[in-house]
Amino acid sequence: MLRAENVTLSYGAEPVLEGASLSIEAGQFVSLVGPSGSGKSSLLRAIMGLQEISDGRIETPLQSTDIGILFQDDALLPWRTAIENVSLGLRLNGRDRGRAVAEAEAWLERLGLTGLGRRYPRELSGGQRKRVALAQVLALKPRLLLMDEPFASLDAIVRARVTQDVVNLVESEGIGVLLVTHDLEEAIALSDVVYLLSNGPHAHISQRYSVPIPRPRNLVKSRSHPTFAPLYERLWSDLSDVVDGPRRIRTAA
Ligand SMILES: Nc1ncnc2c1ncn2[C@@H]1O[C@H](COP(=O)(O)OP(=O)(O)OP(=O)(O)O)[C@@H](O)[C@H]1O
Repeated sequence: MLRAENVTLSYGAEPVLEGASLSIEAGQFVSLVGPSGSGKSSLLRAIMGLQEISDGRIETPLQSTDIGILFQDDALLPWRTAIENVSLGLRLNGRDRGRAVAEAEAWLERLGLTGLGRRYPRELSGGQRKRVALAQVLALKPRLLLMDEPFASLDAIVRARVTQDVVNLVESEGIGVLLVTHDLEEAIALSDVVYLLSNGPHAHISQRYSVPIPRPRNLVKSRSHPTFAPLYERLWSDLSDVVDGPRRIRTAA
């Protein structure tokens, strides 16, 4: 569905990220974690086509209309209601008004927003706005979803619920996902594959982890799967190593 090969990315003379390769298959949830400044968002922007790469290639058979994007700041238009925000993209895709509104309503309902469609974004909570933004993206039936910390501003409970909604939809629709996150627990609970970036500049992909937790996933129960804790410890230790350098183990003289 998407393959990035040996991608090097620079803003000045020195590469931020060097020789990064990753792939996403249909229905696969992939997360990208790493230290601050290692180039996670830059790589995601390059995959979105918003950032030039200086070497390597990014290949996908998908059209740009098959790719949905969710950033931390939602892209809702403040002067349009929730239904209008969701139906706008559908209308631009050629649906007539009645059908666009009906589909928008169905998506809002599916994401637990029944009865809130006539509200403006300012009349919704942070979690409700995120759900509208999610409905806006999912209504366009993306085959690949690219997300950069989209739920970081939400409190823990709302975040867990919205994230579970995304997982349910990804599992039922077979959408591929690439998520940039700082949250290692979230990365493991959600993903089939987690990539760890090393420290920048000249960051590279230092590890690729497969997460063997079966699907469908319940994000709370996933945390008690026997593979969760060992994988979390390994990821945490590898992340500490790339931030601090490998720890020296002292042995008694
Ligand atoms: N538009 C830009 N111009 C110049 N340098 C930039 C630009 N955007 C990002 N950078 C630099 O590139 C490096 C990688 O930034 P990026 O935002 O991709 O990292 P990140 O891993 O997503 O960081 P964080 O986890 O802190 O969000 C950083 O050193 C950053 O300062």
